[in-house]
Order: sequence, then structure tokens, then C-alpha cells
Amino acid sequence: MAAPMREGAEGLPGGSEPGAAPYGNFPNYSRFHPPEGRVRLLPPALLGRLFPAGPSPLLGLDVGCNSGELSVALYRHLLGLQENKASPDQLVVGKILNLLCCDIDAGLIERAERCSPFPGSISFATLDVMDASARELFLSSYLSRFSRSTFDIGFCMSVTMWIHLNHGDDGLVEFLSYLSSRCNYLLIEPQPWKCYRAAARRLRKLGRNDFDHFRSLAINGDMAERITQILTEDGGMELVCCFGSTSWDRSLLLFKSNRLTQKQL
Ligand SMILES: C[S@@+](CC[C@H](N)C(=O)[O-])C[C@H]1O[C@@H](n2cnc3c(N)ncnc32)[C@H](O)[C@@H]1O
Repeated sequence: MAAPMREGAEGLPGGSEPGAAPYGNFPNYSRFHPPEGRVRLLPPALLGRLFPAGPSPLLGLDVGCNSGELSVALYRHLLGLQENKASPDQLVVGKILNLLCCDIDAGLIERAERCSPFPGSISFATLDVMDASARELFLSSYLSRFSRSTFDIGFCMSVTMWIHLNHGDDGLVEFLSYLSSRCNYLLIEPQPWKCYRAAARRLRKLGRNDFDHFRSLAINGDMAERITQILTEDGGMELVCCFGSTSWDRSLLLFKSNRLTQKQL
């Protein structure tokens, strides 16, 4: 019987060292956690259901996009643009989506831009979303091109742990508060607490210091629950639904801003 693969940070095979990727900026992330494992949990016509008479174009923000594989898969899936297959959903959805994707790692963004099949609709930019002034300047100027102040939908997929480990409880709360102020809907895939322990353990095995904040995090335990609490109690959002969990045990949660009127999914 084959030996089980040893797990590193994020449940990635041990060769993907967090020491070399302190922000979760793994160069081959999508090989270990394929986009298909996430997008298949989402209804293909979701955008049509969320925005039956919504603005055009719809504006999306993907925070921590890595090299863009998941961004492109989300774009295709939510618009019903199946690869190599004419999809009737495309007609049902009938939406235009401009997706702005950002990541702290310039090398990953360079690769994402080079490989993008939709350069006219999906833009990639290097941005540290925890740099409040850079973030505000960049995102406001993008939105103002469309005379908008918010994104219709934000994606925050497997990013919260890295923000939390590098910026602590306050950083996580501030990050979620910013996303809720800028996104009318927010799809979020939090890493469970066991991934934090794996990331810290792996770092120690490499002989490096712990993440700055790991031992002092008071927000811990059931991370999907804790993030839901922060977004609903402090962030002015409501939980619309959980689309289920990936095979690597991460739930996909959709939130809606209380700024919007009640809509039925
Ligand atoms: C584990 S990967 C997830 C990639 C992709 N969202 C997915 O789920 O396939 C986390 C990504 O978040 C990015 N990231 C971490 N901290 C960030 C920050 N402060 N600003 C922007 N991106 C950040 C990392 O560079 C990395 O590419």
C-alpha cells in the first residue's frame, strides 16, 4: 500500500514549504487544491440568481488570486462558460463580469497575466490587501472607472489563514471588515484551524520561528463559525448559504451585505 503523503501547511504535500511561501504564495497551489474541487460546489448560474436585474457589467474582486487558475475557473463557471462545451447556462446567465484579481506576489501575478484566457475581462494586479492606503487607492480608482463604490461580488478563497497568521486577530477582523464594506456579496473559503497548526508545525520543522501571531490568536477553533460571527455581528453581512465542503474539508460560504435588499437564492 502506498504511504500516505505527509502534509505541510494548508494540508499541502510536505514539499510545499510555508517557509518559502510565508503568505501562502505557493507556486503550484492549484495542482494540490484544484479549482474544480471548489467550483463544482457552486451553482453554475449563480450570478443570474444573485443579480437577476443587476448592474452591467458586474464587478468582481478576487483577493489572493495566486496565479489565477481559480479566478479563471470561477469566471467560467459563474458565467456558464464551460471549457470545450457550449453551455446553455451561458444564455441563462447572460451577464458580463469584470473580475479584478490581486495578489501580494508579483511573480504569481506575472504568470496569471501571461496565461489569462480572458485578458479583456479579468485583470490581475500585484497588491498587498493589508496595505490600507495602497488598497484604498487602487480599488477606489478601479471602481471609479465604472462610477461604482462597491464590487458586486468578492472572492476570498483560502486566504484568511495567511492574513490571520501574518497580521493577527486585529488584522483578520480589519480585513473582513474592509471586504464587507467593499463587496455586496462575499464568497469565502476559510481554512480550518487544523491548517494553522499544520502551517506552524511545518515552520518549526524547518527550524524557523513561528508565525508572529500564531500563539496569541484568540480567534481560533471553528474558523468558519468564527468568521461567520465576525462578518454577521460586526461586518453588516448575513450568511446566505453554505455550498458544502471541498474534499479537503473547507466550506464555501456566501455572505450578503445588509446594504442590499433581501433576495431569495
Ligand atoms: C493559499 S493561496 C490561495 C490561492 C487561491 N485563492 C485559491 O484558493 O486557489 C493564498 C494566496 O493569498 C495571497 N495573499 C496572502 N496574503 C496576501 C495579502 N496580504 N495581499 C494579497 N494577497 C495575499 C498569497 O500570495 C497566495 O497566493
